[in-house]
Amino acid sequence: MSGGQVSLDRRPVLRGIDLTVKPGEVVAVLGANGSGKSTLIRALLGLTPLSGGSTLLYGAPPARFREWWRIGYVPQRLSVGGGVPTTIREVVASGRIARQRRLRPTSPADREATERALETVGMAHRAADPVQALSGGQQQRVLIARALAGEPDTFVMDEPTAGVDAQSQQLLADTLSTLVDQGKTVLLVAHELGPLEPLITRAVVLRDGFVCHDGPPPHAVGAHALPGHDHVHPHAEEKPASPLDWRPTS
Ligand SMILES: Nc1ncnc2c1ncn2[C@@H]1O[C@H](COP(=O)(O)OP(=O)(O)OP(=O)(O)O)[C@@H](O)[C@H]1O
Repeated sequence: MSGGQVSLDRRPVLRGIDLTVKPGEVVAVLGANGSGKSTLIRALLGLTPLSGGSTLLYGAPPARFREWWRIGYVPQRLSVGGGVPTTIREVVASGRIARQRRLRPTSPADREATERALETVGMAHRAADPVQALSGGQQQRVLIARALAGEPDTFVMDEPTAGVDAQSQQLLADTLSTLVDQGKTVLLVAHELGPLEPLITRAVVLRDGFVCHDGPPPHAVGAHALPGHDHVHPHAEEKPASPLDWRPTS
């Protein structure tokens, strides 16, 4: 076994993962409860330390990665600390931080990107409201808007459809479809793909910390498995750095 490994509480949770996400891919990480999906994406981003293997972000190990604006991470839930009320606009505007120079005031570009992101997720009219009282679907929209505001190249989303109403799921699908058309890269964890299904170009299925399928999404196996269906990247010869690259060290 070689590849990325993670142990939590001395228990192996990921047992050897070799995974490279290429620019423009829309990858769904699928698998049963506890199969290691969230741990995988957290480890890919360097948020959970590896006990074996290594992970690269646009060619750099997480500790040396400086271009965090290139990655928009959408966690499962908004964690709102303490009793200080935070407005929806403030949370969305925080998505610009990785793009801002230290101690520089907010620029018109920051404000425009924030407002655009609020519009995209249909929360502009609520922008001044506190985030504390939002439903699951509304929280998800705010988190997606925060990632959109940063105008990243790659979106990494942890269960963006879980516990979210059908309307918010459709909005997410429409938003992702626009991003995909712009050539953005997407890696998302899902239990059920729902309206996202047609957008997915590749499925990585985990079972007990192993990858048991890596290829066309399950529904498309027939068509995509045909010879001649190979995806050819127009700039393949340029070998662009992969957004998320998990290679074993040995
Ligand atoms: N902080 C932690 N400490 C110890 N064990 C953990 C920790 N976080 C997760 N685990 C365990 O690691 C395994 C994988 O968890 P993970 O959350 O990555 O799975 P998942 O596939 O995302 O599951 P779900 O679909 O339920 O979110 C589970 O058995 C879980 O109990």
